[in-house]
Amino acid sequence: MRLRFSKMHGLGNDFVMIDAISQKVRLSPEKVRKLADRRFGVGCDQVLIVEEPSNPDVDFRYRIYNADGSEVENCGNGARCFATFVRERKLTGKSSIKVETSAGIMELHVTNNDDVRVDMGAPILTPDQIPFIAPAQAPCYPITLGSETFTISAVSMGNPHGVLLVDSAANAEVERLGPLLEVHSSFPNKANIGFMEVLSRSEINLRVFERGAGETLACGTGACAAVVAGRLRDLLDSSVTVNLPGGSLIIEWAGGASSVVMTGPTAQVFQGQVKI
Ligand SMILES: N[C@H](CCC[C@H](N)C(=O)O)C(=O)O
Repeated sequence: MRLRFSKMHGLGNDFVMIDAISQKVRLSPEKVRKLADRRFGVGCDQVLIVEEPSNPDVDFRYRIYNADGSEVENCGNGARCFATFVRERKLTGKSSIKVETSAGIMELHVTNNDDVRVDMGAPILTPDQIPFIAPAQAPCYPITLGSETFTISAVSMGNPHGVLLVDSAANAEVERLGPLLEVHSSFPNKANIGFMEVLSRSEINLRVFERGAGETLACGTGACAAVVAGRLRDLLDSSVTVNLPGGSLIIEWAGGASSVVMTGPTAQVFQGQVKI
């Protein structure tokens, strides 16, 4: 199968974006892994597919695959790149675009300075909906790894996240703890693991070990989950600058059932064709 694609990124979290409206796309998990491979394929953290919507009330369907071939519910940086992609390809002229993922419906707003503002919906905090195994909902939970015990927050932005508070994101033990917590038995569907350093009530440093992709230069849903976790622990105010290794996002959350809103840049690096 020969596929046209666009190589994009949101703060270095990179994507192979494929228009499945103008071309027939059938991707097995094996083909996704091959596409995402940085030696034998194009190379990316996630493969994103643009489809015709099944729901008449939305503009597009948006499928998300991690580099390991797993299909997942949400991708924040990918949503921003999606908005840029469909407008540049003239698949829509709208600046407010409704997209449907397996996690539900998101509204993407393209601002006039090329940043994209995404309504990421309300965070999900009920343990069995995250899913996270706990007797009751709490701002944070004890979690054990062998002889070590950590305090972790559990938040879903459609996809599951665990968030740890650390003194320094730069010195956090991401390589050691990320892979172990990603598959911890408390997260039945595995989880993206964020390492959050609080600089002030309006700024954090964050690194994320992503489910199915490893540590990425940025994670949109991870930034949202970290701000929610920080607010639940009364460490952050409602508008936060989240500094990730690849750059910064603005995350806003008024609390409760209100939406988390993410604003940040997107970039298209090149377009190409690949035989897969
Ligand atoms: N690895 C994530 C999906 C991509 C999330 C991230 N790239 C973002 O920008 O939100 C998961 O398995 O839930």
